[in-house]
Amino acid sequence: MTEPVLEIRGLNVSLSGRRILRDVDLTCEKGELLGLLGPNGAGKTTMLRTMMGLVMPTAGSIKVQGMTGKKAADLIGYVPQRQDIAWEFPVTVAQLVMTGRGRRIGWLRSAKTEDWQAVFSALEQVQMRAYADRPIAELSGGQRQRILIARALVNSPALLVLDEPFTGLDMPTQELLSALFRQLTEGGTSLLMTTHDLTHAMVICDRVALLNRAIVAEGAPSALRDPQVWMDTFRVSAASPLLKQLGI
Ligand SMILES: Nc1ncnc2c1ncn2[C@@H]1O[C@H](COP(=O)(O)OP(=O)(O)OP(=O)(O)O)[C@@H](O)[C@H]1O
Repeated sequence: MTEPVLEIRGLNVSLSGRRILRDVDLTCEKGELLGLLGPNGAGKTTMLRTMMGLVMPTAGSIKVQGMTGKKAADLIGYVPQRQDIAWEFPVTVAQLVMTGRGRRIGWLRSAKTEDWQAVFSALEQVQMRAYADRPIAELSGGQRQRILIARALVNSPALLVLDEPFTGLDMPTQELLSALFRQLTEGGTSLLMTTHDLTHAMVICDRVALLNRAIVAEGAPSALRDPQVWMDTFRVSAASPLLKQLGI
């Protein structure tokens, strides 16, 4: 079998002396769409931040295409939650997407033709090329999500990591994004996304992992039919609407 694109082994993370992630093992294969599901405070964002090298683990390893540390983080395209961006900032769509080239451009040189080509090609991928010169403040929620994805795609990452990409988007926009995700996985990019939209995740993901500080269960959506694992992860009772919503 080929090596997974993402391989997390025995990951432990503590923040301010509190243990947040416990012995997490997780893999993502090439071209796979993996959903990371869990309740508020489960440690999903902490896990993504650790993958990006923003948080240091107390134990364990994270490999991306066999690389560790900064080299691993450089292979990841990170799409933060939309609320984490200052959308009133006076920059255009193309300028925002260019900030994704930051690491490659460095502080000492300005953007070259190849950088702009990467920006326009990423905008093309998310069908936002026509908006390149618009101020980011004028965009709708769905358009904002797409340009954040374009910004993460400018370095052709092996793994795209998305924090809550569907939150606050209407159904047609969610469908458009889902089609984009499928197009990316078919092109060989691996995707890891967190979401609170469980039914949607169960429809579009190839595999899901249920996290509550530790991995409670993982597998193909069709294999996760045991109500107990959902009750344990989300700390709900057997009568919870969550189980009904999932059709379990
Ligand atoms: N800098 C920090 N110092 C201490 N504790 C923190 C810090 N950041 C997050 N935490 C705690 O870590 C836990 C996990 O938070 P995290 O944001 O990773 O969860 P999450 O699964 O992404 O939640 P949500 O679904 O609400 O976004 C929470 O209990 C949170 O309070």
